Amino acid sequence: MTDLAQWLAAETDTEGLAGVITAMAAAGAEIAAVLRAAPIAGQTGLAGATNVQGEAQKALDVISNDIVLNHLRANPATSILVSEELDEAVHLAPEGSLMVATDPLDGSSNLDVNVTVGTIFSVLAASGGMLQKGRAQLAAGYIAYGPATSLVVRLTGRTSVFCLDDKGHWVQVVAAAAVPASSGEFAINTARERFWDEATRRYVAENVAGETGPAGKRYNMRWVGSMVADIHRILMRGGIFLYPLDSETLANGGRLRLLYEANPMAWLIEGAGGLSTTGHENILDVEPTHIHQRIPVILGSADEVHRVERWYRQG
Ligand SMILES: O=P(O)(O)OC[C@H]1O[C@](O)(COP(=O)(O)O)[C@@H](O)[C@@H]1O
Ligand SMILES: [Mg+2]
Ligand SMILES: [Mg+2]
Repeated sequence: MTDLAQWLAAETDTEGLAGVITAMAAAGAEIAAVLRAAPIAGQTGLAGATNVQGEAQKALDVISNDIVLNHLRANPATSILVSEELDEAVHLAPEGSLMVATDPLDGSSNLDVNVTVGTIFSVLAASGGMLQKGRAQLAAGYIAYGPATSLVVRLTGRTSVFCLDDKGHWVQVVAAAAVPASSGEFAINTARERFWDEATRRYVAENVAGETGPAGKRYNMRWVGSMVADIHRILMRGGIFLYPLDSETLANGGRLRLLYEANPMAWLIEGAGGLSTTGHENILDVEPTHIHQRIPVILGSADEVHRVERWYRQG
């Protein structure tokens, strides 16, 4: 069985890059252990909560951020860290050549109900500055904390899936994930329908119409509310995820963040044969203007993404 170290040795001869991914995997294993015990430690609530001993608790978003920061701090290749939990970028090893952007805990509103959450990361050359297109990523990945702890990672080749065993080793379970081109599942928060644009309305209406509608087949809708969990399902069996620009998120440019949510997920989905778009252009071609920039996100099975894009082209 291939483990993470063997896979990294075959994928890259850049020691720093392998080191950063190893550090993120170690951070993920540590966060998984914290999450497993979090309800007992009273850590699933908001910052400012207390545990059963009456001690002040830090929210798991902050704890996860600290864990990622500590692992990257111990890694000589990381010179810059951008995190959802930190207003400003943190400068780490001055000699390091890599930048990491992370959402240390994605889907944290699902923590109190014991539903899958995750850690997302993107790796770029620090020399390119903090605002680089997703296309420039050297690697991206996420860790999904579900019934199993999964690490999904891609350098520039194919997207691969690892599983954390009971000895703390990452064992490869899928060498090259493949998102089927067509699918009968879509994921969108339908409670936001009144804010949707025309393209989103039309695409979803076609799906809901099922086999007698223009799509000519039956669809199912799934929405976990943790991007990592929704994308993991799509990576493993196909489907489409939509968090489009809508009238409520218009002023902010969207809901999800470009550097540490949209770009790494688009990179992973593309490495498995899927596609991503804002509705108007490939997410990976968007020039960032701010480290915490938000962006519309539509990604998954190619045929589905093409059908949404067609509605956007028709205005
Ligand atoms: O509340 P909504 O509209 O269902 O949005 C859910 C989305 O928001 C997020 O929770 C945002 O991520 P964070 O939890 O990291 O802030 C995504 O994981 C998820 O896809
Ligand atoms: Mg998130
Ligand atoms: Mg988060």
